[in-house]
Amino acid sequence: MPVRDFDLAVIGSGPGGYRAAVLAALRGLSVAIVEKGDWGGTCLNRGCVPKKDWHHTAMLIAASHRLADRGVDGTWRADLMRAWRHQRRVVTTVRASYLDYMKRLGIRTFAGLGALRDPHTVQVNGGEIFTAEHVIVATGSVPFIPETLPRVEGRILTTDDLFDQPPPPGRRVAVVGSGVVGTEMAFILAMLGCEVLWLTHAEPLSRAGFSVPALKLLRQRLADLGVAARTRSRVQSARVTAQGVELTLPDGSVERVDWVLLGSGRRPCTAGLQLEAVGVATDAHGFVMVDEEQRTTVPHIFAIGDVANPAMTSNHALAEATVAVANIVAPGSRRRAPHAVPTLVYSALELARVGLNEDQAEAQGLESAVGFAAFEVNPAALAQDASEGFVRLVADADRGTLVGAEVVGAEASELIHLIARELSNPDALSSLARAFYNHPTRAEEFLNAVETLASKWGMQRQVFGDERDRIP
Ligand SMILES: Cc1cc2nc3c(=O)[nH]c(=O)nc-3n(C[C@H](O)[C@H](O)[C@H](O)COP(=O)(O)OP(=O)(O)OC[C@H]3O[C@@H](n4cnc5c(N)ncnc54)[C@H](O)[C@@H]3O)c2cc1C
Ligand SMILES: NC(=O)c1ccc[n+]([C@@H]2O[C@H](COP(=O)([O-])OP(=O)(O)OC[C@H]3O[C@@H](n4cnc5c(N)ncnc54)[C@H](O)[C@@H]3O)[C@@H](O)[C@H]2O)c1
Repeated sequence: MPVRDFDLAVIGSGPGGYRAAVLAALRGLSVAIVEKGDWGGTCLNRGCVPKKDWHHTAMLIAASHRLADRGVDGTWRADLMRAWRHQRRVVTTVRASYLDYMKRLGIRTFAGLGALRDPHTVQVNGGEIFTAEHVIVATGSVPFIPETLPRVEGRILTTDDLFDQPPPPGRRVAVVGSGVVGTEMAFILAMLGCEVLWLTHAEPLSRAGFSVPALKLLRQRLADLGVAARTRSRVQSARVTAQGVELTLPDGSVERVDWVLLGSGRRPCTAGLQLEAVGVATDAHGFVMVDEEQRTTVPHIFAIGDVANPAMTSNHALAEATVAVANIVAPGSRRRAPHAVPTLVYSALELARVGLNEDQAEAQGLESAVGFAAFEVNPAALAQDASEGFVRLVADADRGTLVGAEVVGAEASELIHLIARELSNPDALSSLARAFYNHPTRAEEFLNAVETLASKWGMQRQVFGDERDRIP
């Protein structure tokens, strides 16, 4: 067998590529990673991380509306430019720590466009060449730009543009799209002082798999804060003028805004990789096709993250990195499990879900039972003035297993982990019921939710177990 320069070459350094490189190095593999842009990919530089930074500020401002009742007076005003600088500092700090960690692990970094010269050879920027036993393609995605809304510097922006460059002047902003980007950024920009015109075709998040009560609650909280989607308002055309942008809507009306933020979807990024030439197949939508082990049609080449999964979340990219590296080290050892990966929306409320929702459970022929508990009278939530939201546990009543969960409200993004780690446990319900919880906390609602499975669905045995069996 020929001796190759590296055990593994990773192309792309977003959450998928970075995590794969680190995991492989920690297992003793020699690793090279290639990045054509900013180290850390979309997630770190212009996605999850800067968004999380702004979301925190937005939540503080939203919470400040309730401070007077607590005896705290005064008003807060956000400054988008200073908020922009704050997220840059966070991003730069994290990026430096990523690079430092890769260096300490002995991962070789190559800056430039990676292309596959043959199935084991990577070329960087048309120059330097190295070989690798395995390859992971983790090249992510790029924004989709509708024909009706072409990108115009300082006027019609993608989220990449917004986080890369200081925000344009002007407060009146159109946010386009009913997906996650639209739902998060309409709220965030409104709290950060913009006058937001949120233009969508459909109701926000109508395809994201959240329950009707979850979406209703989010809509209510957004409305309380003065944010509402204008549905059936897909932009028909845009005209950039000296003053801003004029948008024509389906009813013929024209809206004038200072600038536009696009949340119109993303597409897998395979440009320049030369996948076809080495036999790596893509599907009709351009995603790299992978099997249960994250292998492409060329078995030693793997693909992970946005380039291979239409779910397009960092959570999926990170999970798939784990699966790919496990299968490089021990072929066949791990299969992808997309339902076990939590998904989150960070808007006026946090929406989190993992596993199956009721419709998906029923489609799989399961007898779904729902354990529900609201934060309405939860002492911690009331003390935080954040009592909107709930916990819903979806169980299979026949087998007595936990198959999914939804958490809505403050800290949902943290709380969902308690469920995500239980999904593969056949005794998850009794595990949740027997655990001891800190009081007063929001997590206690898991206990209440699991107990409603016992009281309303007759699942006493699955929830409480047979206590006598446990007497030592
Ligand atoms: C505004 C926004 C907010 C988001 N918030 C969240 C969130 O809160 N939580 C969440 O889970 N997800 C979030 N996402 C989605 C998340 O950012 C992506 O799912 C994630 O970044 C995908 O990771 P990845 O590793 O597949 O690719 P990416 O992060 O896109 O990284 C791919 C990298 O590959 C590089 N590259 C591409 N081609 C080549 C090549 N030929 N050679 C060398 N390098 C190459 C690119 O420059 C890029 O750096 C958000 C997305 C956006 C746009
Ligand atoms: N918290 C998170 O996990 C998170 C946050 C942000 C983004 N993301 C990921 O990033 C990806 C991109 O998010 P997104 O919200 O941009 O995409 P999306 O695919 O969820 O939504 C795209 C939106 O654009 C609209 N649209 C499409 N074509 C249009 C056109 N011609 N004119 C006007 N509107 C049009 C669609 O109707 C839809 O509302 C998603 O896959 C998402 O999962 C994840």
